[in-house]
Amino acid sequence: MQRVVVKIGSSSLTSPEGGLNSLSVRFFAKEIASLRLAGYQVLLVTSGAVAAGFREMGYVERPKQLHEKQAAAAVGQALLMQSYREAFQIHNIPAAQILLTRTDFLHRKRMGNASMAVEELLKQGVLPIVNENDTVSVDELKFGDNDTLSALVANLLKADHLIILTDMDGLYTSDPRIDPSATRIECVPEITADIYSLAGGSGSSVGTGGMRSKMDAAKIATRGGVPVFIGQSTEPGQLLEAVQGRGRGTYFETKTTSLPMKKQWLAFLSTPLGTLMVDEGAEKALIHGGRSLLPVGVRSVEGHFQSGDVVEVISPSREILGRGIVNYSEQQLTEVMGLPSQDRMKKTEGSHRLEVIHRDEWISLK
Ligand SMILES: Nc1ncnc2c1ncn2[C@@H]1O[C@H](COP(=O)(O)OP(=O)(O)O)[C@@H](O)[C@H]1O
Ligand SMILES: N[C@@H](CCC(=O)OP(=O)(O)O)C(=O)O
Repeated sequence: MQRVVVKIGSSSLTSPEGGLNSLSVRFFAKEIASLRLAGYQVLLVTSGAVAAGFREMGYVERPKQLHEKQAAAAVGQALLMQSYREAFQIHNIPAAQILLTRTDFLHRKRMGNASMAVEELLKQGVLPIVNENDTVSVDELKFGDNDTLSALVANLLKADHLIILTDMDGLYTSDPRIDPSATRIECVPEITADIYSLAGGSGSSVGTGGMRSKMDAAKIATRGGVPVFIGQSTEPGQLLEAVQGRGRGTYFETKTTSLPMKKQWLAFLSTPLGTLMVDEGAEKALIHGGRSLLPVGVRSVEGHFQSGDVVEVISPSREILGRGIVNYSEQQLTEVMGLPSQDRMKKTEGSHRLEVIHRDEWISLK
């Protein structure tokens, strides 16, 4: 059975003045019910807690301060779930609430627990409805928008499709709200820097990440082996069409199969504490040769790190090549960088692993 993660943004569920649009919630519930009837297993990632709750809190617009957003989400999340539960009940679909934070993804055990619970819900035919736990999340550790969250959930649960629904029918050559001559891009085989640069911020007063955060999400998911659709579903049947490759939006292809959890953490959740600039030979070895990084290929070192920390690796043209777990402290590496392996052995008396970054602890981000 194919597994689909559907993400619905605030802009599709709420009105600009705040408050839930229960007709929209009912519409999406029907769309999801049709998807399930067509034989797909569905998980829903939904935004809208802050937008649904701020008016009841007495705010005239979507709040900007953290404590106000936390409070609005506490009110709005209950309204959101109530509305979904009522809407799914019409189709006899039981729904469950799952609230996650970015920190949860940093702990393998917590992630294991969450995915076991989700698997059980799916097995029993319950629809998991995921949102960020906004009331306990602090700004520095927040997803903020739910695009990234939906991509990580899709990767974690090895989904076959990630469908990001928004108020725009796909990625355009520039923000169509600003540029009426913008045209839609139907298919993106690879998210290059040029494609990324087309995406702008949010055009609505309730959404947060805009197309840029959707592009980040598409990068994460496609890198993890999950193909992505970004677009609209406003007419009955369009969600199913989106999953079947006939949707109104943009498709992002993937060339890889699923990425192990450790590499996902390294690529998308870890915080690099330093930067290593490598030479062209090392760049080739890392990107095309699938090899480890050796001291001889390191040109310069920045940051403060110890052995075991995560560092970012950049090319001579300052392009980010990837991330890895480094086997040297910044001080040790400064002493041995540029040295051929034999000289390096003499210098550290063989007390070290030779590789600066072992290929098993490396993820390419190119
Ligand atoms: N290149 C682009 N193509 C399409 N939309 C874009 C582009 N750049 C920016 N946007 C904006 O992104 C918005 C969708 O993101 P957002 O407001 O965060 O919605 P959501 O709440 O669904 O996540 C669109 O309404 C649009 O104004
Ligand atoms: N977790 C937040 C998501 C905030 C948000 O606006 O996200 P999005 O609409 O996906 O850009 C909420 O439920 O309000």
